Amino acid sequence: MTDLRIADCRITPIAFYDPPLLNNGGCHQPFALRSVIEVETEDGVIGLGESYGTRSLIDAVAALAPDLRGMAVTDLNGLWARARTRVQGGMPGYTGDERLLPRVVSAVEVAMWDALGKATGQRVVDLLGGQVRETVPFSAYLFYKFAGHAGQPADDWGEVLSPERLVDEARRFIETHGFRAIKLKAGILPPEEEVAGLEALRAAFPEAPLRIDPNGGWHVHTALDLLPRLEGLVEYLEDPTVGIDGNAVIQARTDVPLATNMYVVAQSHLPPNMAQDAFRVILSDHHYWGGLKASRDLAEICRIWGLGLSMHSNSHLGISLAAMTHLAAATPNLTYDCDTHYPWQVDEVVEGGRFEFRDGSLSVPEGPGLGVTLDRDALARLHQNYLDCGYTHRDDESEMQKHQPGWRFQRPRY
Ligand SMILES: O=C([O-])[C@@H](O)[C@@H](O)[C@H](O)[C@@H](O)C(=O)[O-]
Ligand SMILES: [Mg+2]
Repeated sequence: MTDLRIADCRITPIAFYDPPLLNNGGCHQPFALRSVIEVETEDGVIGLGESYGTRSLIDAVAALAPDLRGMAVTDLNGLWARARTRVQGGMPGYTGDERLLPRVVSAVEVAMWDALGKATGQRVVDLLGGQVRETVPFSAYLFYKFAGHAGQPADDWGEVLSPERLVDEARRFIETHGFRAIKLKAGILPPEEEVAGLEALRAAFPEAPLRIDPNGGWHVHTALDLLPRLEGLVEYLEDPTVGIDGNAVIQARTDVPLATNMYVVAQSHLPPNMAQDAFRVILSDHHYWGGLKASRDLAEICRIWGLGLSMHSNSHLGISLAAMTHLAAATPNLTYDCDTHYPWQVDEVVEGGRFEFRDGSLSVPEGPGLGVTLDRDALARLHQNYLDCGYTHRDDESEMQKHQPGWRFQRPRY
């Protein structure tokens, strides 16, 4: 009989190279921080998870780890109960951070699913309810960017700050990976220029579903002024302005669905969102919704209430990509192509090297669990990067100030 009890849980912070990508919050730092979680059963089966690399998350998972010993990897209720005690009660400073608890649960929960799958010879997609699509389509995630990090030479993408260069970036993404849909990270340049960028993408790729995401960087009146240009151009408009209230004003004036990964990020945000009809598409993200089970629950809520469902990403490596692919393959109403930052990354932490997209899509990894195993040499190297990089949380604003002294974070900006 397989022993599914947890013997040990470990979290290792890592850092991997990230290009100088721009968003409303500033510029990506030279290293993106992340963490690798290992849940080991009494039988020595190791389940993997990947999550954020911020200090608060790492400390909270490390503090929770001893409480998990002896708990079955199937006991998701037990995980939530233990995490609630540890994250909200036992650690001064974390109380009230409603976003930390589901993040901590997610980090461990994915590794529990992987351990269960590996211990019982089943794929996570099957444990989540069964595969409903052969392959999972992802979108080309375009960013404006500087040529290189401050004080460093240009990377091979070069500077992207104009519609022409944006089209070049998209072409490289599409030629290399075959993506169909295109998402533009906005909220950086004056909005008219960013919409001109979208129009250039439409001219170059007439069939591509387009999206734009200013991360709340526009005022309501700015978004309203731009609606006539956006209608008929985008499949959805992601977080144009701040908050449920502000976005509801915009949604009331257009048939273009508004989408969010910023203002509906927990189940408690769903009722006010429904009451105000602010966002009609939710970008799920298992890393902060409380894991794979909670993301399946979210999908059901969206189905019942007629909300669209897409998938959000942050800078990540292959364990997260595998988890996103299993989840997406098991979610019938996930009808939009998923976001991924993966093509911007060059490192990997799983054995066998980097994933390859075919026609913009991934097949569900073969093998039990998530279908990936840890490359321990890579883990050691990326952990050393973390120790050497000199930071323990993401700070896009300070990074931006190295390029543009005096730059200040502002939301909305335009
Ligand atoms: O990586 C970035 O700069 C993005 O802006 C990311 O932080 C967002 O969380 C995200 O991709 C989004 O869709 O808002
Ligand atoms: Mg977004």
